[in-house]
Amino acid sequence: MLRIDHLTKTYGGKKAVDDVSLTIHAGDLFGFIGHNGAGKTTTIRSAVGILDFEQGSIMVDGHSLEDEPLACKQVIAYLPDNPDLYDYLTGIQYLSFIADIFRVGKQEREERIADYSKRLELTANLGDLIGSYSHGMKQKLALISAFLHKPRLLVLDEPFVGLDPSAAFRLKEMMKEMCDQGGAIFFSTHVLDVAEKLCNRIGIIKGGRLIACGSTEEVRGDSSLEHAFLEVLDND
Ligand SMILES: Nc1ncnc2c1ncn2[C@@H]1O[C@H](COP(=O)(O)OP(=O)(O)OP(=O)(O)O)[C@@H](O)[C@H]1O
Repeated sequence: MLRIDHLTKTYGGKKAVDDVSLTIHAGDLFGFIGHNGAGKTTTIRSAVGILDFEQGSIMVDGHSLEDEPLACKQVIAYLPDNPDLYDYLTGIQYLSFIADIFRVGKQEREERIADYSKRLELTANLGDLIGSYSHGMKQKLALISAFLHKPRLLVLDEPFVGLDPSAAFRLKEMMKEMCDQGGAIFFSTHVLDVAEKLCNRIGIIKGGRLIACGSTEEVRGDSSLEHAFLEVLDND
């Protein structure tokens, strides 16, 4: 579903991502972990086609991101770490706008918006201006918009930040359901407990290099993911 081959991205001569290759298959829930500044966001933004890079290639669902960006973007939903929404739209206007862009039919959009808003407890606020939303409410709205067109590949940068415990629980359920139905998710997180429980595959990035990648069991070994993470970083 997503293939990153030898991705290298530099800022002012410094490598933010250094020769990273990884593949995410349909059904994978892939957690991407690493310290602050390790290169997670840079990798993610390159993978979804909003950041140019010097070397490497990205394939999404069999399409080259460079040659067929539209075909790739039709199957992707991307949630940035700090979603920039439109303060002067109401929540429902924003969701309708996203549904229009992705050509989601009337009945489907109504059903999905009702379902996801109920699960994330945002139904009562959909008529309010986004400018009046709290940080967590904006995060919930952005999440609903990401799931709205039933993407085949969901790319999320720190999706749990700002969510209350019940919304975090619901989001985990929604992520698992999507992967059970054959979708793929690539997400970054600093919450290692969540990554360990939720993901079937894990990648660890340090200083722009992918220093561990495999099934959660392989990366974790006999210890916890937290322990394995600290050990891998210390030993590299
Ligand atoms: N626009 C930019 N200009 C210059 N350097 C940048 C820019 N964006 C990121 N970097 C650098 O690239 C490196 C990787 O940053 P990136 O944001 O990908 O890290 P991250 O793993 O997502 O970190 P965090 O967990 O703190 O969000 C860092 O050294 C950072 O300073």
